[in-house]
Amino acid sequence: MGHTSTSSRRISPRGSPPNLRRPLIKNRKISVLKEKRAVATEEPVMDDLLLSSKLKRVDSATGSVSPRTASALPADGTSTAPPTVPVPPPATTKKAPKTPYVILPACDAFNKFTKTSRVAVDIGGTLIKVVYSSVMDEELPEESLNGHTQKYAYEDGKRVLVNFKKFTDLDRFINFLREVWTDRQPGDVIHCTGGGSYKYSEIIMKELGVRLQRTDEMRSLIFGVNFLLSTNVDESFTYHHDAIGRNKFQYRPIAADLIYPFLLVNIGTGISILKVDSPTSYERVGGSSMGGGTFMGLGSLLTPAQNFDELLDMANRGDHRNVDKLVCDIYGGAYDELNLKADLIAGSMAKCNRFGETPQKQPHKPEDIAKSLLLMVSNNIGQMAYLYGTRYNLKRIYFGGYFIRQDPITMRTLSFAINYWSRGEIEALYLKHEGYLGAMGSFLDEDGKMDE
Ligand SMILES: Nc1ncnc2c1ncn2[C@@H]1O[C@H](COP(=O)(O)OP(=O)(O)OP(=O)(O)O)[C@@H](O)[C@H]1O
Ligand SMILES: CC(C)(CO)[C@@H](O)C(=O)NCCC(=O)O
Repeated sequence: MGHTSTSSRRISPRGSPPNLRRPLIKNRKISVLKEKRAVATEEPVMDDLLLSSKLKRVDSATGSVSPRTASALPADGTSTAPPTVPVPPPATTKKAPKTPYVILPACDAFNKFTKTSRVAVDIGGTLIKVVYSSVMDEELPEESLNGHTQKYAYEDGKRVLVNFKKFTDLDRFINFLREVWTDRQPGDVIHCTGGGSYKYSEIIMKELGVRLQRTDEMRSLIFGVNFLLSTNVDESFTYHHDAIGRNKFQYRPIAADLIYPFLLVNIGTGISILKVDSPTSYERVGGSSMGGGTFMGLGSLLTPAQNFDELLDMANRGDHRNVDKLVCDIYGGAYDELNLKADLIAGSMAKCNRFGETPQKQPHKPEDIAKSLLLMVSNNIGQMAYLYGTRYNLKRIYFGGYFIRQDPITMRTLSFAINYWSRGEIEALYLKHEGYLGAMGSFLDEDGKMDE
């Protein structure tokens, strides 16, 4: 088990997130980011299946089942074929963008967001996540609105979109904004969160000629998850490994007044665990250093993988039983008295021990090591999440952070741990915009602290 900490510093959030339930505003005038198609070479952010298929919906509060009526992606002629290399949308487009986006709800609180370009960034220990606005100047197809046509309809037919993009490199991020944020004026504000919003504040302000408005990282996470759960009907979902095809995923819509309380486990470089009672009442009840950074760091030491995607791909091809010691390796079968099954991992990577053996021993396959590593990290997070969920008597645990990547092994392991230990009492839920909670929250925050 990695180091875990249980800091219980009470966070006193300033102000509230925008009220998402305000009436429609009509005839807004919109100025938006100019964006070139050529700048995008990022991989898809969301799972192909989630984007393109008609998944079952199970209401999180009532458990009632309803069929999926609309695709999560707009029907722009390509919506059933997931993009392999998504291109960010131009500032004003007649087609729906292929990158994941959310349509900004029409409400008073968001009115000002639509008058000028709005940009927010979450600079974490590993990745830089950007959320920015753009506009569709034509009606979006009705089926793309998840049955919420009224809510999003503007009189002039325009829709303001919130777009999502990530970077691994600060220079690329700055260059991207230089290119696309063409209407920016000296004194404009970039909304920021994450450790890098402190560490790189001077560079960002100097290079982009903007002021920086900072939102606390935890506050951003909560604002972000609150917005996504309350406005994006099919934001959260459960994962069912033993089901077939699209049945592996089930959307879990939840009424806005039933969202709280819940546990948020944000798995980035490290892990933050938050008990959330309302958008303005939350507490970081724990954390762990054994997160996404651990998987990537150890993976790069122990395998030839060159990046996260290669490592994850290796893990998906590997067989951990070649490197992990299972209960059956120790007992010769199950340990029935403790109800420990024969194939349960007794010791992660315990078969890699070479002390006292000849150096010529067959080396372990990197795929098997990667799989063992992913299971080790995910199992640990799953058990920790369960323990915090139980401690605070919470029935729903949302997992966020870029580590998850809607990976089947990761989600299976987390869901299994939660389900197994809680005997089905607690539910593990995932989020389509898992890696963007912080950036989304910072995008929404009106009360961030100005740094000039
Ligand atoms: N393309 C990628 N490149 C690097 N890491 C990735 C990638 N895709 C997923 N990851 C995983 O996501 C993790 C980073 O997640 P995230 O962006 O949510 O955290 P962060 O904000 O960088 O870190 P922290 O919140 O701890 O400061 C990495 O440690 C890695 O495990
Ligand atoms: C330090 C942060 C909050 C930065 O995002 C994150 O990496 C984290 O929660 N790390 C775990 C630290 C702990 O052990 O509590």
